[in-house]
Amino acid sequence: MTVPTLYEWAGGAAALERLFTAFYARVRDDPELRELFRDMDPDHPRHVAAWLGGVFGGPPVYSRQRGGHAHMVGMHLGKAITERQRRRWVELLQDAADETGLPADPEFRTAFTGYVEWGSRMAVLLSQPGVRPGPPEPMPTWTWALPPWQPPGETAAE
Ligand code: HEM
Repeated sequence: MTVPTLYEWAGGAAALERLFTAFYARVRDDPELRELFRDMDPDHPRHVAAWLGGVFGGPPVYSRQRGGHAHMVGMHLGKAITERQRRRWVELLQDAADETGLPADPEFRTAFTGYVEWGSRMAVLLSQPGVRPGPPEPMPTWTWALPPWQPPGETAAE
């Protein structure tokens, strides 16, 4: 079996845009997060969907059209994100994943949650006072922690 990318498994660009549209609607109304996102660009959900699409093995839209890793880093600098805000951000994203019907199989959600945990902790570190942008880095890439489930008898080992 050819292993699909996380981007393909998630449902491509349309699914990721649905996810982040629902997510940032929740963020905008959330007492813990709304102040931090007060100046959010109306296209923010689309930009973050493009970011995640690239990280999950989809087309490199964010790196080609939105400044790639350096631009993402710059958007977090100086924001002083707290651990409490990070936790809330992660919780609302998980809620939005369920609401928009992102695949709920254990293998996909393990990979998805792993990235969200790592990325949100990176955002907190980058956002602390005095942190300056480091040397240019490529976009991160993320893949399955466990291969997608296959019916017994169809694995290479059989
Ligand atoms: C996996 C974790 C995360 C990813 C992938 C991510 C991704 C991004 C990206 C790509 C941008 C720039 C979008 C653009 O090009 O305009 C951005 C901006 C931003 N992020 Fe994150 N982020 C993450 C975690 C967080 C967390 C945990 C917080 C705070 C709780 C946060 C707060 C913000 C804010 C306030 C902006 C600027 C929004 C604006 O004013 O337009 N991010 N993020």
